[in-house]
Amino acid sequence: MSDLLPVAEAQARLLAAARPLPPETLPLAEAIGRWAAEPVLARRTQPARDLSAMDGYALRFADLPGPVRVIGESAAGRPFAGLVGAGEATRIFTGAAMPDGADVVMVQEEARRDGALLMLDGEGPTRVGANIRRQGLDFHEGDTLVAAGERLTPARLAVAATGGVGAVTVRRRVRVAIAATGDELAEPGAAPLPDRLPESNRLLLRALLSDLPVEIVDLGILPDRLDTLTAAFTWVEADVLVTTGGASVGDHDLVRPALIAAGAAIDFWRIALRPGKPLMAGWRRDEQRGEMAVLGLPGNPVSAFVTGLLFVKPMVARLAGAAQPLPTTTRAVLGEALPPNGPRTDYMRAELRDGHAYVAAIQDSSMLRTLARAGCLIVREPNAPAAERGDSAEVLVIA
Ligand SMILES: Nc1nc2c(c(=O)[nH]1)N[C@H]1C(S)=C(S)[C@@H](COP(=O)(O)OP(=O)(O)OC[C@H]3O[C@@H](n4cnc5c(N)ncnc54)[C@H](O)[C@@H]3O)O[C@H]1N2
Ligand code: MOO
Repeated sequence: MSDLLPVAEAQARLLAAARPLPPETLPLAEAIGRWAAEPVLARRTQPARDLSAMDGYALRFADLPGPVRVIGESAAGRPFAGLVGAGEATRIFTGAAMPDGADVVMVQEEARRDGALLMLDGEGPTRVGANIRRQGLDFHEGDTLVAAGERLTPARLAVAATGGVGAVTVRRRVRVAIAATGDELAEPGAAPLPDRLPESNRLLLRALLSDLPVEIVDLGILPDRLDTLTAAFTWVEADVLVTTGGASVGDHDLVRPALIAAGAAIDFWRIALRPGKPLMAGWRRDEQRGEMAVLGLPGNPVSAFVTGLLFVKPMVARLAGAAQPLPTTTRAVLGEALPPNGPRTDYMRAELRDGHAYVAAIQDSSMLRTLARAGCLIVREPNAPAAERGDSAEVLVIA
């Protein structure tokens, strides 16, 4: 068992061999959730000039507390054309350009106005420059707003738009083919039969990938037959092929021989992970059709979920151009003690309440209800010693 490939090594090996897909340039609104393939550079300075941060009056600090004379108005998009001289002010609104000559904004709540005459009526601004957003406060033309390999999150799309950028270069959508295998499986929703199990892994994986830029090819439920599996794996055209089931060592576990018969080279099979040990990974490389990554997930639904999180999602994200495709963990306090861990990295289903993680009593990898209730997976390193209630633990938040 100790010669099983460690999880981090398996991930690194797979991701190192994955090359991001070809680029395409898209309008910002179509690039939501993609990864930038090139740095996104500001084409303008923000703010382009000094602006008021408040509604009030623009004047000279030295003239406070007044009285001063209001000689015009500066509104957002409609600047005041003249100069604010000594003893003068303009009405000004949030986002409007500061008129030349003025060096402070007095908020209107602290002003008293009588016709054209204006007086301070309150504490007032305490320094030159108060309530002014300086030119370039946010960024300057030429600044990198999004680095290559960073995801185009809502905030990054918004900053790109503010930077005067209309389109970004990203990687094309990842085509992911998903197949379930197993003679016992029935289409979900079909009338229950005694020896048939409703198939759930394709839905699970589709949902896991739903926040990534994918195009799903559903290969359906394939029977435990070498010829059928081989044909499906030979003809499928995708960037990633994900199978579930048939990955272990039983007589009906035919995914590996079928992949090999279909021309795929298996890079590794079986890793030091629980659940998910029988994971297999490789590539089908083809002169005409290019490269297809192959991930053979174990059939047990929780094993498929964990390997989906740790391998399928990162692989898809890497092909989509992510510089950091691996899931990030955080820490929680153990709500109860844990026994020492065995030789595989363990991902234990646990409920999260008040920052404490309460591990599920039975961790059998077939049990979806405990997965459905779990808010996190407690990550336990190989051979970790027993842990006490109150200890800090690494967790992967899943809900
Ligand atoms: N002698 C050994 N037996 C097993 C080993 C081993 O090392 N030696 N490993 C075990 C581990 S760990 C796992 S995990 C399973 C995984 O095996 P397979 O990938 O071959 O999965 P199957 O046998 O096809 O299915 C396992 C289980 O999951 C159900 N299943 C499969 N596909 C689906 C699906 N799409 N939707 C819902 N449920 C599914 C299937 O009916 C089985 O009950 O092997 C152990 N055995
Ligand atoms: O690795 Mo299996 O996935 O432990 O049940």
